[in-house]
Amino acid sequence: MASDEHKSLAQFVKDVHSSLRQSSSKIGAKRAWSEHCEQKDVLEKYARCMEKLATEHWDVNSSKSDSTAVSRIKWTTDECQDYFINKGYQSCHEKETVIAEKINVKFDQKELFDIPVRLLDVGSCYNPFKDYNFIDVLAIDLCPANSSVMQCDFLNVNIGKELSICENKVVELQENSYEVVTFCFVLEYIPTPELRISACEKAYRLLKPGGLLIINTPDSKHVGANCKIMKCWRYALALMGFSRIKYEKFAHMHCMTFRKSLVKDTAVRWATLHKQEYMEYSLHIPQDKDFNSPKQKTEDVNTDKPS
Ligand SMILES: C[S@@+](CC[C@H](N)C(=O)[O-])C[C@H]1O[C@@H](n2cnc3c(N)ncnc32)[C@H](O)[C@@H]1O
Repeated sequence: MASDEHKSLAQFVKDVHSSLRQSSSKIGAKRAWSEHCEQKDVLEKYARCMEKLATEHWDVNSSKSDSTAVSRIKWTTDECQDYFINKGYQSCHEKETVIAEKINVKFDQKELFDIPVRLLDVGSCYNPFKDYNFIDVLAIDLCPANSSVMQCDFLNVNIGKELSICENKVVELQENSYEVVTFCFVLEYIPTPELRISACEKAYRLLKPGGLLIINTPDSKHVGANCKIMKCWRYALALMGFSRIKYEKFAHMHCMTFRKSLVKDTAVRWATLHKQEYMEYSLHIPQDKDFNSPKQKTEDVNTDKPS
């Protein structure tokens, strides 16, 4: 059972997301986002609430011996360990080679990774990945909760040849330079499907070939409830050049790992083969007002996790 404090922190977080979505539909996403970024008091309160919620409630709940709750941070780091340290990328490479042969594409690209792996934690808040020695994290957030996180609006940051940080603010992120980009409970903060697509396209540019985009998104409904949305995500990300290599639904979240294919066409092939009428190049979440999947209408989800 969630405590009163747990519920009120989660409610504040959900209210911020929901009011941003509402103002985006009223005044347009661009203006709503820039006005939101000016609300320093709201952003700072959000950072404090989020850190408390994550460290004093979720982490404590998931560490109890009888708990079925899964930690989004542990799930993500386990994925990195399997793929980079235990060389899971080799079997992905082999599968990609088979697909490339089927579509008559020749490639000689290889995965060239560094250990510790460079992980860009987008929307980090308080830097939950800082204690893993096989990970070299760059934690960024609109409003950092502490000084180990760099200030950065990922939707508007420049991507170029070099990483440039000035007085704890990111000026430019370096393209093609990360083994991992994580969106850990971040995409539902971003108010429109178009801006979510743009965030994933940026992640694509920042990743090395074969690198991982790891997405965790909250949802307390059963696995079937929003499965069409998740299939649409897979479709949209495949068109971008990402192959989904892992998907798990837990009681309160979806966890997904996408690999930036060495050759974009091998990922696009999945989208071409699996296209359904309801799929489009878009990243909806159930809470989007205009979202109406063919056979289901979805409402706000999650009573105890941010939406
Ligand atoms: C629900 S919190 C998740 C925090 C952390 N990733 C976790 O899992 O505990 C979402 C975070 O994303 C950040 N965020 C949202 N949009 C962002 C953007 N465009 N650039 C950087 N950070 C962003 C927010 O400031 C907030 O700290």
